[in-house]
Amino acid sequence: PQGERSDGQGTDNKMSKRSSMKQMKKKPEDFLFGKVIGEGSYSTVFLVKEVSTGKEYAMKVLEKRFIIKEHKTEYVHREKEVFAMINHPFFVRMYFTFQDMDRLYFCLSYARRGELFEYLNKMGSFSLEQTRFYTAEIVSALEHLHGKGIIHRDLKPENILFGDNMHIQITDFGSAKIIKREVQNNTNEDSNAGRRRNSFVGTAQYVSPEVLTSKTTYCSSDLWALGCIIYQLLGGLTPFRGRHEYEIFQKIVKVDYAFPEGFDPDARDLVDKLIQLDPTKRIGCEEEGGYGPLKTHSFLKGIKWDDLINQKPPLEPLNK
Ligand SMILES: C[C@@H](Nc1nc2c(c3cc(-c4cn[nH]c4)ccc13)C(=O)N=C/C2=C\CC1CC1)C(C)(C)C
Repeated sequence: PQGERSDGQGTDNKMSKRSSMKQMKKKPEDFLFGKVIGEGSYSTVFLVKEVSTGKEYAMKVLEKRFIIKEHKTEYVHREKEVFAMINHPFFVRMYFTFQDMDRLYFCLSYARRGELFEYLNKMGSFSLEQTRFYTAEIVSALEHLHGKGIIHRDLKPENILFGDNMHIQITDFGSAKIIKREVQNNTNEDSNAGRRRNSFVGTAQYVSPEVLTSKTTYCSSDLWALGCIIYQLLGGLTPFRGRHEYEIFQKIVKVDYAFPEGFDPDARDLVDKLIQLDPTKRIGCEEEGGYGPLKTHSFLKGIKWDDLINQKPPLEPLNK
């Protein structure tokens, strides 16, 4: 019956009347669960196939008991909220969510061609053309995200995925932050007064100095990570390296990195302008005039920004 919902939530009827145009809530039995795609910190992501349509999805499954015990309900709500705010081809999409007695289920697009990280490992490094194209796609994605006041905070090649068409699909908003615009610009110290210290820190190689020292994050924390990724795409290695995390952190806070011989000069100039200690000095941040100066940088000359999704990517899928 229309009013009844399969997930045992006795939701009031006006919900079902108002959303009668929406699909009925799905349930786990509607899917065949396949391989584990990855483990998040409080969840497992499976490859699943919807029985009725044969469509493949990525299904993030969270144990309610564990989320509650670990006081992570706020993170779960935020991740769902961020996915609901994003509607852009360069991000993994959330199609629907449902729950049963013990678990929450997020049904998301399956990025069939896997991680950028895997391609980088297999190829060593990208060509200038490949680096330019995918830098443009990541810039376009970040422009959308930051325009919505969302910071990813853990951007790295492991969560930049490829769809069937070899365009990027950025994922993993478990550590994302939604900021109000006025707060983002406020750089004076007292804006942190009374602010809960963020316990979260990104992945060592890509984390920005301000996250390590003052625990505050800005949109430009993602721009620092972008600089590290461009360096890595062309150079094959991350700019800040070390056997242990503390060695890497020491280099980051001193911005202690060097370019390999023969590194493309335009790319080098762009990386230099992104890997800036002061988050208000990074090209693409609000204080530096926003995304205009970044999108017109010489390294990105010739990029046609308004129809990247329709262009043929300069990278063939790996036959796994
Ligand atoms: C970083 C992330 N890894 C991944 N997250 C997702 C994938 C995904 C796919 C492959 C893949 C595809 N083919 N071969 C490998 C490898 C890693 C993936 C996907 O297709 N769709 C949604 C995803 C995530 C949705 C988001 C709510 C978490 C972790 C490790 C956190 C699961």
